[in-house]
Amino acid sequence: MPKFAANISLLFKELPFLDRFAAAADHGFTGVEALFPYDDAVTQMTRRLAMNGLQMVLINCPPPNWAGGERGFAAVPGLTERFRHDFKRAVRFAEALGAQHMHVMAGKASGLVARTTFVENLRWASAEAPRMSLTIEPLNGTDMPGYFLNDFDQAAEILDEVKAKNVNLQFDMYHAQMLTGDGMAVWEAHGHRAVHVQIASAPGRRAPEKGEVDFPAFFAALDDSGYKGWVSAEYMPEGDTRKTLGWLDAVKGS
Ligand SMILES: O=C(O)[C@@H](O)C(=O)CO
Ligand SMILES: [Mg+2]
Repeated sequence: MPKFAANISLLFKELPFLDRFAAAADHGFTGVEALFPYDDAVTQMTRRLAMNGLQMVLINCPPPNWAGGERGFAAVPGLTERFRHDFKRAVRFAEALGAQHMHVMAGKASGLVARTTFVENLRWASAEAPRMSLTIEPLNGTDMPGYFLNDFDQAAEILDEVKAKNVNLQFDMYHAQMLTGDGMAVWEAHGHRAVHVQIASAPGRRAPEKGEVDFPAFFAALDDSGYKGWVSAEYMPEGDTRKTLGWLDAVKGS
């Protein structure tokens, strides 16, 4: 059985942010991740992690100055200085939280210059933070129009070119299914590159129990593949999160 984390930017939103740590632990998660937790004090968060025996699994880079901002800059030509500045601050933040991974967001861009910019920035980031596990995540264009990294084959080529041990794939089954209509096939092709996995039903981005993906089969495939990383629930609960966790009880009970 995979180890499950809760994305507390999306789950338990009915609670104040700092109370979501305890809610995640109370409902069977052993890790949490957050998209952009930069508005809360690190000491408050580390306290909640310790109090609830939780691992901080992942945060996204950038911001700090996220509010209203773009989804990253790593592939945006002309914004390399901005990316590097934000990256350094984000690494300090991630390290203070004990985050296992940091997702380096590409941003909105296209074309060859963007690709070169992304590769160069990832190589730089890998050397700048050699102890931090960095991820890149293809996002589907319906949810994230114009986002540079929007294809798993493209991500694989980029990872091969960056060729850094600490830069790997973040595999979100929701995006894989939305992009291709066959997320399982994408996992079979690219799962060996994944150091972090996220789940949600597709379409709809709800709890992983309805929709097109057979999640029990996917969890079995994760186990069979020897995947040892986290599986993070990154979905938009319909109403009270606690009422959407039947899928987790089912996995734990099986
Ligand atoms: O799937 C997603 O949207 C996230 O994992 C993310 O990092 C982009 O906001
Ligand atoms: Mg995701």
